[in-house]
Amino acid sequence: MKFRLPIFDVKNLYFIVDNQEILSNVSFEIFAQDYIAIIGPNGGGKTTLIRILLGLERETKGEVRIFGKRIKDFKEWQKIGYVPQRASHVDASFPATTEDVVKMGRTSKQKLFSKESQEDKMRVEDAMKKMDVYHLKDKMIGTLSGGQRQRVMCARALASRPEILILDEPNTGVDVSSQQRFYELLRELNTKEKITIVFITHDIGVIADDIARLFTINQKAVICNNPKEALSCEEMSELYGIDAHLLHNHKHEH
Ligand SMILES: Nc1ncnc2c1ncn2[C@@H]1O[C@H](COP(=O)(O)OP(=O)(O)OP(=O)(O)O)[C@@H](O)[C@H]1O
Repeated sequence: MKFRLPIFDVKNLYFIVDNQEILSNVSFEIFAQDYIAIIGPNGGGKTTLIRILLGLERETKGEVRIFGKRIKDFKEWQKIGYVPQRASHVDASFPATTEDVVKMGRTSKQKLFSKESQEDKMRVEDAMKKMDVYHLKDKMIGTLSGGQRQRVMCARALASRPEILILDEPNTGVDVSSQQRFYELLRELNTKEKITIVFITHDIGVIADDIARLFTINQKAVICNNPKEALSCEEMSELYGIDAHLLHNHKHEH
């Protein structure tokens, strides 16, 4: 097998608070162009895991490497795009257009008080087009639908041209047709733009046919490289509270 350096290399990771193991002995690798869904019950530690990968929480024990470097030595955070949970919930009167919000994704690249460069403009336009929100560029963010706002937040994360995009429950409160459209766009980013995608979701029914790998997190992690097989597994259902029958039936609807 050809050697590939993982983007994330996590070994024997623990996150312990007040003697309680939130994450316990979690190990996995994420490679370039992976397309991974993270599932698991509420409070299972999914968000905590992502926050550790982003350097926002510190692991208690174990090792996390990003592009081969230990987290404390890693500096190239622009390579990682992040769309946090509930990012698209904004106040209706928030005084910014779609374009303004997407531009915020370039700020770390701009020197403070310096003018926007041609490249900045190009990247912002490109990110809006990729997430199908370019036609909304002059609209105030607060006037957009939940599904449109969620695509804007994703475009903001894309504006820094990340190699990997991490999304925490991007579809909370969004209707089913917008969810499907969103997952199609994510899949295109993965296949056409070669961006690695990792997302936490509760919409397992919607994505079951499409994902390449599945991580199930409930204090411990189960990594499945063949999600279709895993999703019909009774043991997984019992251990992780996931309705395997529902997933199995969903597969046969097609
Ligand atoms: N810094 C912290 N201090 C104390 N408790 C924490 C901390 N970080 C996470 N936890 C606890 O860890 C548990 C896991 O939370 P987490 O948000 O990671 O779960 P989750 O799987 O993302 O849940 P959900 O699906 O509901 O979003 C929760 O009980 C949470 O309160």
